[in-house]
Amino acid sequence: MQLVKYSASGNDFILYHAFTKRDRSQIARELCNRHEGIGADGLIVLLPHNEYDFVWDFYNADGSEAAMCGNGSRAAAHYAYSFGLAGKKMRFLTLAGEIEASVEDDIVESQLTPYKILQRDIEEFGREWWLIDTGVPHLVTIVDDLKHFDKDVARKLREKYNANVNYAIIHSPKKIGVRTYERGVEDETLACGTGMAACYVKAQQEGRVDKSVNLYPKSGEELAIRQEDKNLFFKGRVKKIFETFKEGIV
Ligand SMILES: N[C@@H](CCC[C@H](N)C(=O)O)C(=O)O
Repeated sequence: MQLVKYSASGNDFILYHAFTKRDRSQIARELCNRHEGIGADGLIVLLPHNEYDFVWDFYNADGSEAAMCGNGSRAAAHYAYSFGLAGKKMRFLTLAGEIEASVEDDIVESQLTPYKILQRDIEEFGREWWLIDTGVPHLVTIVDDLKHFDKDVARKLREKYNANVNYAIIHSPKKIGVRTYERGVEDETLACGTGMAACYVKAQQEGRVDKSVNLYPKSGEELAIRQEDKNLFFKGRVKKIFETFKEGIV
């Protein structure tokens, strides 16, 4: 099987396309392993669909399936365009719903699924958190210094709420910094798209940022987010790292 490794803002993925749906959780664990595999935060398999350009199966590094991945959606769109599976503008299906994406060279914009604020005013570890679904669930707290990111606290909250955990700093009405502990990777990642989107939603709802904002994850790679009605549009660079052939992958 021809495999492609992508980085989308530092969130890294292995992608390939196949023709039949099957449980690929074991393949995800093997390929995403950073010591004995290629190493990645997730595996994305693109499959044909009658009504959409494609449907994807998304697996976290631990083999768990996730309904959505913001950075992964941008990598998948770039992959689909590169392999002729879709045009520059495309629609594809995830477990969270339909995603629209457009590709312009290495810049990809995805329209994420409509967000839902599941719970406000959660008090945990002396902080106020919101639980927001941007395709997958995210806890968000706003801090005055990203050094407050605490991996042990994040791990405990990830278990308790079965959610990803984000710390955000609002540098200005146009600039948010984010650090994310990701479910299914069970560690901090260099970026998480739906996590950054959830941080933007909380900051927006509190009237602290503009409609269009630049986001900076741990990798430092800039992303742009904007809102039209309840729709979030998320844009940034993706990098194709390498392609390889591996036997035994179905
Ligand atoms: N990194 C992704 C989110 C991937 C899914 C997440 N780990 C989960 O299990 O909820 C993103 O860019 O949004």
